[in-house]
Amino acid sequence: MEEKPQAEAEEVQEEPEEEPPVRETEAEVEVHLHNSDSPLATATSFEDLGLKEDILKGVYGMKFVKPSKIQERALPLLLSDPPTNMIGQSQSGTGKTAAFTLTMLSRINPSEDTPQALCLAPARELAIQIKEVVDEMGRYTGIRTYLACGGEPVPRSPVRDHIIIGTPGRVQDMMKRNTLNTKAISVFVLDEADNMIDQQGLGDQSMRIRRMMPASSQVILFSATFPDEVRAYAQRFAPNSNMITLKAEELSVEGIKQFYMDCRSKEHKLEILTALYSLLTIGQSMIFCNHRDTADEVARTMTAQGHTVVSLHGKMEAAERDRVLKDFRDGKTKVLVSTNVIARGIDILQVNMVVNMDLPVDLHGLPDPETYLHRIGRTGRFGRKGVSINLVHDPMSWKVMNAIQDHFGKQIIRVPTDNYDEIEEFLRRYGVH
Ligand SMILES: Nc1ncnc2c1ncn2[C@@H]1O[C@H](COP(=O)(O)OP(=O)(O)OP(=O)(O)O)[C@@H](O)[C@H]1O
Repeated sequence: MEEKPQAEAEEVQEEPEEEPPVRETEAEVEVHLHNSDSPLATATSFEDLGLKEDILKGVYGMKFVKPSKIQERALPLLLSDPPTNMIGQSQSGTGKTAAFTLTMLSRINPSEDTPQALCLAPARELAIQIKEVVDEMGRYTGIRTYLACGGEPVPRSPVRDHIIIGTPGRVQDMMKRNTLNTKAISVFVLDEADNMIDQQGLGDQSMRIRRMMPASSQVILFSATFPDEVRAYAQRFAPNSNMITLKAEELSVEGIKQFYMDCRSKEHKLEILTALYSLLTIGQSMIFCNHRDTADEVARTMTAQGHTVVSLHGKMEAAERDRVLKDFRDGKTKVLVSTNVIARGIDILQVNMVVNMDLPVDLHGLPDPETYLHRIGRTGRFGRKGVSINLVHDPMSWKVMNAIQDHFGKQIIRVPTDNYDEIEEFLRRYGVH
């Protein structure tokens, strides 16, 4: 029986930075748009979507050429008046952030110095990333953003920035202290919405914040996953929504090849990880564990072998978390070991391998296909190639993997554990080596 995920509270490993930064290669950034069924292929242009000039300038400044399918489908619905709520689903890495960002930017009046849009995310790292996207896309608009997360300075007076991006704890706190005035909020976005409204998790907090939104505000829920049990609740949270949804079988991203390796024991899994690391010459990889202790052990063992590996957990100090993720984004570290804290939303294009050291389970120890999909979705972003490798070693991990495979109807292919040449060949074939 798997243990419940524990609270996380340990120091991150300090790493000697003896290895050169890794860069994306041409092969990795090649985007596959040939297939018109692809969630990235569209016939529309950003101009067709009726975006304002200053916003378009920001979009093109980010080198976006055409909208992705979710952007093409969702934006006309999101931008039409009177505003209508939206429940939007599309595969990981297909541009949901831009869809809700463009909506927020379009609905702000920059000459009014008061919050007019609120965006919530489940983790600090994701809130920071969203803020960076909004700032970049909105750089010609005069719209200001504010980060409302634990670890940031507590505001003493009401915030006057236009878009608030944060996590539920701090946002609720600011509402209580009257430093976040919600009267003029016209757009309320929940990114990773199934996670945000989940009654076992952040649901209560999100609902309390929801109640503070003006009745006229537009509620936007986005995620790659909306499991059946939260769909009905999502419709109550965002009533009369336009809905863009997908079936479980449509959720797997083409560019992510899924594998498993049949390991003998936990120790063998660690050995395999180290071997994979040595074979990984291009790009970066993320290793997911279910427990903080395992993440620590993995980082410790690999560090002791001279590899540049860092770990990130939910209970680390904010500044430390920021530093670890920044170093990874900048390519100063090649492998990031983590728990589910960064399983969702994090967008680092050069990640081309995700390893599930443990198969994801929920709080009851049952297979968690949604978390699996989000974890492997850290690679294969916007048409890039990536591989995910599941390390299975006992009947429980087998059971969990098979349940996940059945859920998505997508085969997970076996890779030998005893033949490194063959593993290398696999990785090469899928653009990782
Ligand atoms: N129209 C576009 N043209 C080119 N690149 C784009 C476009 N839209 C988004 N991207 C890029 O695609 C990547 C993935 O986008 P984003 O992070 O919004 O995915 P997502 O759908 O929110 O994924 P997840 O479900 O994992 O959160 C980002 O690097 C983003 O800059």
